[in-house]
Amino acid sequence: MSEGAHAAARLAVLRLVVTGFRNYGRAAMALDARPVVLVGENGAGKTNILEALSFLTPGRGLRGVRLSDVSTRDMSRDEAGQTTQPWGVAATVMTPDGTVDLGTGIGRTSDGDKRVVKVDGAAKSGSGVLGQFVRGLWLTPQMDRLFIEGAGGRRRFLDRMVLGFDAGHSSRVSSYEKAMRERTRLLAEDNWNASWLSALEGQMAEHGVAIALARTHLIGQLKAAIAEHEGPSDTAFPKAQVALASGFSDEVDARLGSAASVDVEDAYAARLKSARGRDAAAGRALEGPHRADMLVRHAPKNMDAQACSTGEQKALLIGLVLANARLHCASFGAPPLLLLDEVAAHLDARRRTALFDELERLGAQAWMTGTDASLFENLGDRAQLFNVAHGEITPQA
Ligand SMILES: Nc1ncnc2c1ncn2[C@@H]1O[C@H](COP(=O)(O)OP(=O)(O)OP(=O)(O)O)[C@@H](O)[C@H]1O
Repeated sequence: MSEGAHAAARLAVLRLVVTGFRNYGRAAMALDARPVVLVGENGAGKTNILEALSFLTPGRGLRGVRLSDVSTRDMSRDEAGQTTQPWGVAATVMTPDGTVDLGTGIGRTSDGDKRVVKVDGAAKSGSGVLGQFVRGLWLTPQMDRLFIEGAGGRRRFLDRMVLGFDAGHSSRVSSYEKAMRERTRLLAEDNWNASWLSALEGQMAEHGVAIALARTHLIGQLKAAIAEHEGPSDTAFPKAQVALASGFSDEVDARLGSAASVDVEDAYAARLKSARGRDAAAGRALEGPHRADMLVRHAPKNMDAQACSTGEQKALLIGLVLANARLHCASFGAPPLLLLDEVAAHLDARRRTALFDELERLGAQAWMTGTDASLFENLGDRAQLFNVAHGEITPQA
């Protein structure tokens, strides 16, 4: 990494090249640190660019797909069963510590087609290292029903927020789920292997309590970030009241708030043991962090988010993302990249202005998409605008 000429604490993509990625053969963009607006017709490839950027962070991107799914395919042919084609996303990124060249994708190696990750040209194993350089938050139209649909989506939303500050969280969640699945499988057998069950319940207790503590910590920080914020955007994006339903019984839940984690782990492991019969009958564990929910209320109206209007729900969601972005600023000295797909279309003029002002205040490089350039008029030269058509990107003069 080289020391950047830009002293401002920013996180921004300065160059982006995508190859063999969805509807892009090859596309390149030269950028500065301002927000980016991508305008084009439906199906032009705007969201695909946000997805490409999301692969600069650890994990499987904003659509959460298999890596082979994003390889460019000839959509007129049924290519089922064909081998994965290589694809790549390369970027020069300004970070508070200097600029860095990052690359990721599927590459041809002697071991076959594999995910490749490169930092300043050096190959790295696993995508986790990308998190040291790029942090991203995204909002997609698919998240519009977050408050209405099941708790699973809200748990994933919460866990992604936790992951932004605590890289170990995803392995905790997968270790917990693996132990839980194995316990459920054992409970379905006629003769229970009690010592194996106890070992699995010990693992569930260890990881489950760590998951709950990490979530509680994040919710506490988010609450503080929301409470402390006084800004012009407050009426546009009303303050949310956030809380966590932990998924544990009252007894374990109460201990989570106070006692040492070993004590809570013991209490949860004991409850799992005594619930074996009940869980076996149900075919699943009835208590634990896999049942947690993130509860959100519209604070000024004192109303559950679920009962709010569509626009109010969107405003609450944006308010949460902005509060999370402020937390990133406080922790890392710079805001994350914000990938806001079709965000302007859902907002009235007052809220659009408030959003653009807030992005400017944060100093965030937000990537926004829309079918209509007039939605972004208020931004003027505070943003850089690109036209997207048929997998080609051209800067607007
Ligand atoms: N693996 C792939 N290979 C080739 N093309 C793909 C692949 N996956 C998706 N596409 C194409 O990409 C286009 C969708 O791009 P994208 O979702 O970025 O559109 P968009 O500009 O965001 O549109 P909208 O305004 O409707 O949201 C579609 O035409 C789709 O057929």
